[in-house]
Amino acid sequence: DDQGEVSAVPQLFDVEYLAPVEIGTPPQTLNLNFDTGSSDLWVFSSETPERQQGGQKLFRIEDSTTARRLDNHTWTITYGDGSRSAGNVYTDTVSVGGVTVFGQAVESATSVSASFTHDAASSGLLGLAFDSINQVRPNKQKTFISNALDSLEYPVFTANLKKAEPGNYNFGFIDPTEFTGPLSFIPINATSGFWQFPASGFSISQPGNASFANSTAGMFVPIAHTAIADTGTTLLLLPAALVQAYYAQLPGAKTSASEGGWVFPCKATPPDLVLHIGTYRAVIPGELVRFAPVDTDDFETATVCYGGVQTANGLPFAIYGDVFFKAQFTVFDVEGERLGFAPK
Ligand SMILES: CN(C)c1ccc(C(=O)NN)cc1
Repeated sequence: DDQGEVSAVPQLFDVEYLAPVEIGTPPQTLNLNFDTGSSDLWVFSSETPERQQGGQKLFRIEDSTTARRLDNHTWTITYGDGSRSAGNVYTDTVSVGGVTVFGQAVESATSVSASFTHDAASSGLLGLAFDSINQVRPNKQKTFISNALDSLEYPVFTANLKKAEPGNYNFGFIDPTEFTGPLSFIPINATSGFWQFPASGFSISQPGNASFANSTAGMFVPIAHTAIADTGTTLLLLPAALVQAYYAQLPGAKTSASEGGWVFPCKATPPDLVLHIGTYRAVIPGELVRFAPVDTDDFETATVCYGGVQTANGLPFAIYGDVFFKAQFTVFDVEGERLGFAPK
């Protein structure tokens, strides 16, 4: 009964988290973006055109004695931000934190869009959403977690991301030292292929300040929305009405066309955002909302900061990305089709 743990290392300004994955024989270790918002394991490889490479470590297919071409299969994927990749399919041995899958579909990129080329640290993605949205054709392939499930002690994996320091993903077990208080479980709707769940709205809590009925400080604002849990998205993307009501409580907050979203004075301390998910109250500390400096390279000198909460413009659902997972320990219960949350 297997279990494994891998470190999740934040890239600059926590824009993404990379974890080591061993592929092939002898094992080649590549740092991949673990992505609960997609279901393809794809890598920069010896088949990726040099002009589309940006310094990434490559999976050298010809160096793996256990790599087998999956004949007449290809893949192509477009992510929510419009970035794309596509290529050929192999099967090979893949290990994550000591959990090994034989015959895992490893998707080799023969084409990637600019945003992947310019992401030098990431050698690809490891999808952790449901098999139904895998993009290999003519026959869909299974994700690493789907293939590993029967060998795991418990059919779960957990995300424990942190601000500006390594966190971790665990496979097959729940580590009680990684969170405080009881876990709160909610059912997810997997028919979309995502880790999708309903949220009922938000309230604001100013630690220490009494919450006054006539302001939204402390009052519940019922803006119900459907959300997906997506470790491959950097920020917390919420309905525009909710985002407006939240930033209305932050003096100087405004939308900036040039910065492409909500910004506010770095000297301001954003209020904590409390997201209501069933009976669970997910507290997002204001310091996580102060996401990145805009006018300089560090928080100490910057005057304008970019918000970790932005609008999920035009998307059919809200996206609870890494800003959420920095505040909440999360259990992805694959068999139970549930998500478990706890403070940490
Ligand atoms: C361009 N890159 C690195 C991306 C990585 C992940 C995603 C995504 O939507 N994951 N759910 C988009 C883009």
